[in-house]
Amino acid sequence: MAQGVFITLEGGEGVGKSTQLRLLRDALQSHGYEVLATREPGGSAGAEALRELLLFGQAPLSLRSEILTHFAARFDHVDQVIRPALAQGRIVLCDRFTDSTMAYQGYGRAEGDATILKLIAVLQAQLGLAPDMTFLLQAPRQVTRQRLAVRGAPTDRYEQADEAFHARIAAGFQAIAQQHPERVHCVTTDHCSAEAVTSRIMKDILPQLPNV
Ligand SMILES: Nc1ncnc2c1ncn2[C@@H]1O[C@H](COP(=O)(O)OP(=O)(O)O)[C@@H](O)[C@H]1O
Ligand SMILES: Cc1cn([C@H]2C[C@H](O)[C@@H](COP(=O)(O)OP(=O)(O)O)O2)c(=O)[nH]c1=O
Repeated sequence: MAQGVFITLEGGEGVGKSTQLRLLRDALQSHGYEVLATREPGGSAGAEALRELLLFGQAPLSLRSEILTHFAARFDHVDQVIRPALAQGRIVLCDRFTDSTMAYQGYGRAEGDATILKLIAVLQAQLGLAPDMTFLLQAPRQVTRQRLAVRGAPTDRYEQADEAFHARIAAGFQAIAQQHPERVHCVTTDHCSAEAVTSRIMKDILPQLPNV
């Protein structure tokens, strides 16, 4: 059986990643593909336990500990869920992956410190798995803030961070997109419906998939 296809959705909070995860899963299934939709941090039992610690734990983690904990969750998710699904030929759609660690911890918290970016790059290489395609969803911060206020989700450690942190994350994602133009597709999600965003993304995905 052919190896599956690994697709990630990236971007700041409220850009529409979880909405697109659901809509893309449904669209791909309607074309006859077997899809696994998953998310990070989390996606396996062990990684979901680490998600609670990362997002809602009371004790502040040092930067390197935070990075290693995101990767501890990610290794479990990759080993126990993503790699087996790809081996079965499924399309894996994942809400956030290593680019989020680069953007949030590398460019956000570490402000682009070269030693920290290197640490993340080394861990990333050790995973032995990179996305085939990444969709970087983008919308102005004032739009996403308004969406999050309407969504009313409980605010986690990162959503509570200050505006300068969120600006560094947005710039970090932009830098990642420029470094990997063959993998990262930038998609704006303001001024168009979620369904229109899905159609736009499907136009990029479908030509890359094997026939069913
Ligand atoms: N294209 C869009 N236009 C308007 N609102 C949207 C769009 N996509 C998502 N939303 C809404 O914005 C909010 C945040 O979307 P969500 O998918 O949860 O974002 P994320 O997973 O990136 O944090 C939700 O209330 C969702 O319904
Ligand atoms: C995967 C990952 C997520 N994060 C952060 C980004 C989000 O604020 C949070 C995940 O929260 P989540 O609620 O899943 O995302 P969103 O708010 O976009 O709907 O974890 C990192 O800081 N580093 C990482 O490597």
